[in-house]
Amino acid sequence: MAKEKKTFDLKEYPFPTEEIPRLNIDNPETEKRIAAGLPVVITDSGLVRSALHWDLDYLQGNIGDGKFTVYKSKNKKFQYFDDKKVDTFKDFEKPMEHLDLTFPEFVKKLKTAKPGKDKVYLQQALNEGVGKRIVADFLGFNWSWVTEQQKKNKFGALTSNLLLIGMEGNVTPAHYDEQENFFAQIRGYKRFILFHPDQFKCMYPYPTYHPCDRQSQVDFDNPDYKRFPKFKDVKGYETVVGPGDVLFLPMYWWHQVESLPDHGHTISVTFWYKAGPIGNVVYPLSPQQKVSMMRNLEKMIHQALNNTDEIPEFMQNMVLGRYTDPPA
Ligand SMILES: O=C(O)CCC(=O)C(=O)O
Ligand SMILES: [Fe+2]
Repeated sequence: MAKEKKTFDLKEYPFPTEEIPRLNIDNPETEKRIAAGLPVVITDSGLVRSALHWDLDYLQGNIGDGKFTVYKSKNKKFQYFDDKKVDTFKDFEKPMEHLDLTFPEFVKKLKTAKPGKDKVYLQQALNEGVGKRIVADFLGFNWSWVTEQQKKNKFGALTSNLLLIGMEGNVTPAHYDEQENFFAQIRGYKRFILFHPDQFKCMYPYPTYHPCDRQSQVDFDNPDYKRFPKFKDVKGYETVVGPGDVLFLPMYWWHQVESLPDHGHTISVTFWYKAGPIGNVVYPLSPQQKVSMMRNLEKMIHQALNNTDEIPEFMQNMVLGRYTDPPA
C-alpha cells in the first residue's frame, strides 16, 4: 500500500472491527506479533519485490502453457469446497465451478467478463511448469527473511505458494486454514476481515465431514440470526493490503478476503507453512488447540458411526439438556 494512508470506500458489515496494525519489517513489534501468533501487516519486507512487475501480459508470456485451476462463480463469492467430500454428501450444490484453463483462456475470461455476470478466480500453486523468467522472479523472493521467520517461530515445512489472480469484487468467504500464512500482495487491493480463533462459537463452521469444512455457514451479506444468533456478538479485525504488503495470517484465524471493487484485478502469492511441533502442553488450552481438538473429536465420531445421517442426532443427544443451559 502507498506510504500515505489510502482511504477506501468499504462495504459496511453488521459487526465491529479493529484495524490490524501495519508495521515496518524493522519494527521490533513486528516479530513480537508473529511470535505471539497475532496478525500483522508487514511493510517493506521485500518478500515479493522481484514479482512486483507481474501483470497479465508478462505472466501470459512467461508462466508456461499448462492448465491452471480457475474457479467460476455466479455471485462473486468463491467458497472453497473439498472435491473429495462432495460424493459422500448428498444434495450438495457446489458453490462454484472448477475449470482447468490455459493462462490465455483465463485472461480472456477475466477481460471479457461483464459486470454482474460470472466471475473467475485463478488459484494455482506455483510449480515446475513455469518459464525461466518466472523461476528467476521466484528465486528473487526474500527467502532469507521468510525462512528466518519459519525457523524462529518453529513453523513446519513450506507446503505451497499459491498464485491468486482475482477480478475486482471477488470474495473469498470467511474460513480458517490449518497452516501459517505469509500472504503477499503484488497487484491491486484486498480487504481482509479477520476473527480470532476464540470467535469459533460465533462463526458456525460447517461440520468437518461437509465439503465446506472450515468455512463459516454465515452469509455476511444477510446473516440468519435465528440459526446463528451468536454472530450478533462477533468482533473482528481488518485491513487493506496493497502491492508490497505482506499479511501474517496465523493458523486458525478466520478470514474473509475481498478484492476491492473498482480497483482492478488482484495478484497475490501465499507462503503456507505447516504447523510446528506441539511442544509442552500448557493449561488452559488455547482456543486454537480447542478448535483442533473439536475437529479430531468430530472426525472420530464420524468414523465410528460410519453414517453421516446419524451424526446430528448423536451429537444432540450427547449435548442437549446435559451441557446446555435449561431449557435446552
Ligand atoms: O485471497 C483470497 O481470496 C483468499 C486467500 C486465503 O484464503 C488464504 O491465503 O488463506
Ligand atoms: Fe484462507
